[in-house]
Amino acid sequence: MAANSVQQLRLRYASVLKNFVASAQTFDILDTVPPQTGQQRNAAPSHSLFVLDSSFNPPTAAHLSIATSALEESRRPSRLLLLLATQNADKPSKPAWFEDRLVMMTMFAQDLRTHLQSRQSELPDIDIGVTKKPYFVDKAAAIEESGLYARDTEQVHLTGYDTLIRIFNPKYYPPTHTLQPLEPFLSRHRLRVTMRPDDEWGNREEQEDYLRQLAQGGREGDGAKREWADRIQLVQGRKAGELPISSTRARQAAQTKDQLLTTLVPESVASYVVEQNLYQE
Ligand SMILES: Nc1ncnc2c1ncn2[C@@H]1O[C@H](COP(=O)(O)OP(=O)(O)OP(=O)(O)O)[C@@H](O)[C@H]1O
Ligand SMILES: NC(=O)c1ccc[n+]([C@@H]2O[C@H](COP(=O)(O)O)[C@@H](O)[C@H]2O)c1
Repeated sequence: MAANSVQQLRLRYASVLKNFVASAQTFDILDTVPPQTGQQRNAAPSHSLFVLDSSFNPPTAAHLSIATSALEESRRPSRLLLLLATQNADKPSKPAWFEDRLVMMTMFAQDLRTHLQSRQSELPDIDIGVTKKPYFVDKAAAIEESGLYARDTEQVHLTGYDTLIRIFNPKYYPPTHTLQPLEPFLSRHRLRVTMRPDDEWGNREEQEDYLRQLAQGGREGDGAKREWADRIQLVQGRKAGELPISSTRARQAAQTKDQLLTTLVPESVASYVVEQNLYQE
């Protein structure tokens, strides 16, 4: 993308984002790659809607492989929603500006389509969306209620294992602190969870065991249903010996001007981070 069109895009995102923040809306689509009208979006035939919710701070090679593998394995026509969460359940907001993240999401979407081009003939449309809702049950409801997608569209949320554990933590669901609020989400939608084996979250067997326990009724005491396990697919993530990837590591590499940045994030995102001097504080 030429430098002046990137700056124009950044300014446009800053302005639409300001309107979104000031509005009562809890979800909106700010852009689509390739560009299209709202009418085209509504007219889309029944498809899977993959949703990758993240702070995109910055988008990484892990996000790229999570989205690529879901789209490649899908047997139905699919669409991808990159969903920027302006409010996080646990973390305070950190740099970069949201408009920079939206620009990086757009570059990420273009990279993703280029990446898929060599493997599939029909490329998915990719929406760039925003939500004010930190919890998945509310994100899914906000997407449904927006009317921006055909009714009954099944959402498949792409998360990592660490996020699955937090979705199933009753502490997020006051006042009863049970898992019952997950029912509307998991009866209509799905989770595709990428394993994230490391010291904090356990190895592959422990992560598979977590889902097995749910399927055997091990969380019924918290109000979970065993059939929810059928709505959750666990997929292999980083293989042994491969570099662990996270946005935190990418921010650190940017700050220390470490070449590793180009391995941690897609090429266009790395160039943007360097050109805009992001993550220097
Ligand atoms: N390397 C990874 N393996 C598996 N899942 C991942 C990986 N990186 C991110 N995810 C998942 O992608 C989603 C969005 O990621 P998020 O923005 O939290 O990235 P992050 O790298 O964990 O961020 P940060 O380092 O800033 O905490 C989350 O559900 C997260 O679990
Ligand atoms: N119970 C939940 O639905 C729940 C719990 C913790 C985090 N989240 C969300 O998961 C996403 C990823 O979070 P992190 O960036 O903290 O990994 C964010 O949108 C965050 O708000 C949801």
